Amino acid sequence: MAANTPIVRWGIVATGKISGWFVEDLMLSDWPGKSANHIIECIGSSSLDKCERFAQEYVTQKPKPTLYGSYQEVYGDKEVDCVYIGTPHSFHKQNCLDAIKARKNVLCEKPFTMNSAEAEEVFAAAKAKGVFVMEAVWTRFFPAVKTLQKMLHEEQKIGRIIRMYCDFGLDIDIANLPESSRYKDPALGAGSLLDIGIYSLTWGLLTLAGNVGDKAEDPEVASTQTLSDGVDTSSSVVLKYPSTGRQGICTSTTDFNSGGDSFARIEGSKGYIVVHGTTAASPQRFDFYPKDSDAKVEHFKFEKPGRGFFWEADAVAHDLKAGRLENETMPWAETLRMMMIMDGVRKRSGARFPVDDCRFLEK
Ligand SMILES: NC(=O)C1=CN([C@@H]2O[C@H](COP(=O)(O)OP(=O)(O)OC[C@H]3O[C@@H](n4cnc5c(N)ncnc54)[C@H](OP(=O)(O)O)[C@@H]3O)[C@@H](O)[C@H]2O)C=CC1
Ligand SMILES: O=C1OC[C@@H](O)[C@H](O)[C@H]1O
Repeated sequence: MAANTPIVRWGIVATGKISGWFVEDLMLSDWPGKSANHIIECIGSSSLDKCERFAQEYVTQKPKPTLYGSYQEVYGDKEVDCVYIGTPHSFHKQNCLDAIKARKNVLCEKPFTMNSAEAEEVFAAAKAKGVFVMEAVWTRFFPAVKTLQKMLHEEQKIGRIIRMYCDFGLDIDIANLPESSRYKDPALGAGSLLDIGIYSLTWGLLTLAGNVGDKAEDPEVASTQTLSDGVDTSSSVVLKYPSTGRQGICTSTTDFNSGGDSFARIEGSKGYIVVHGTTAASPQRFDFYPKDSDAKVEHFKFEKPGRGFFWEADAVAHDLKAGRLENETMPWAETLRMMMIMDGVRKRSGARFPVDDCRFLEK
């Protein structure tokens, strides 16, 4: 790796499942396209004991990180370049604001916040303090996704894009989970849409049009949700792009494991592409089926050691080195657009945590 390779010293906030996955990936010595180095500088948890167990399980680097029994100590650690937030959704806003107040850069798990109003508050604070903030939508950084976007929107591999669908289904057995589970407790942001529907929607926005954020065309949105005690267990969202007529159906459920291997299909005038992976969060390969049935099916495979969180981490490293406040793959306006679409879906169905205003509601 080049001598000027960026290096990020991370402060990890919370020691749950996703923090473990993130840290485990950064402990790998190499991955395809690796372009940055990462150090776990410190870890903060609600309990020092929990923090120690977490470090023992996931951190293999030497020297070992500093361990804290609070999040605030992570924000205050002068050695930390960027804070990674892995708490349940409903804490993201406050965790981000606390980190930003301490002038820390932030990579915050998806969904960025509970709604777009909260996201706007965080971005305003980041702008005021001049710090970098990004929603950790790791899927967008996979080489498989980057390659697919180029094929669809630059090379026009499938010709004129016509339709897409994407599904993400997990069988979470919510009824048998403790009341305190983030999948069950509305106060922790429970619900299929914010947890996994966000990925299906991501695939819709990425495959039906070429740009993100302010540069992207907004789709018209229709949707429905099935609620259980005010928590959405299934969501179906239909997207339609006014200028091209392209349509997408983006579904998600916490009531059924879609399993299988393929989760998305994008159709065009010259053929279609089927995307494969264990879930819509983690694409592994895709196949191109040309319209001409005599032509060969083309297979595109991508090597992925670990889970694939290192690619978003590398992107953050380059942004920090360049002094950018936003990432071009997941700019603030794209997080807001996604949050606003999800605001509208939840408002239409009356899911908990409704929102008052949404530009995607009347369309
Ligand atoms: N990108 C991805 O693929 C994934 C992203 N996620 C996202 O990460 C976030 C966390 O999910 P996940 O790791 O599965 O959640 P977990 O329940 O496994 O962990 C959450 C952690 O947050 C901390 N926490 C602080 N307050 C609370 C509270 N009141 N109740 C529960 N936990 C609390 C705890 O850490 P401590 O005690 O150490 O402070 C806890 O271990 C979610 O927003 C989710 O959407 C989740 C899974 C995959
Ligand atoms: O982001 C996620 O992807 C994987 C799922 O298991 C998890 O519930 C979700 O938060």
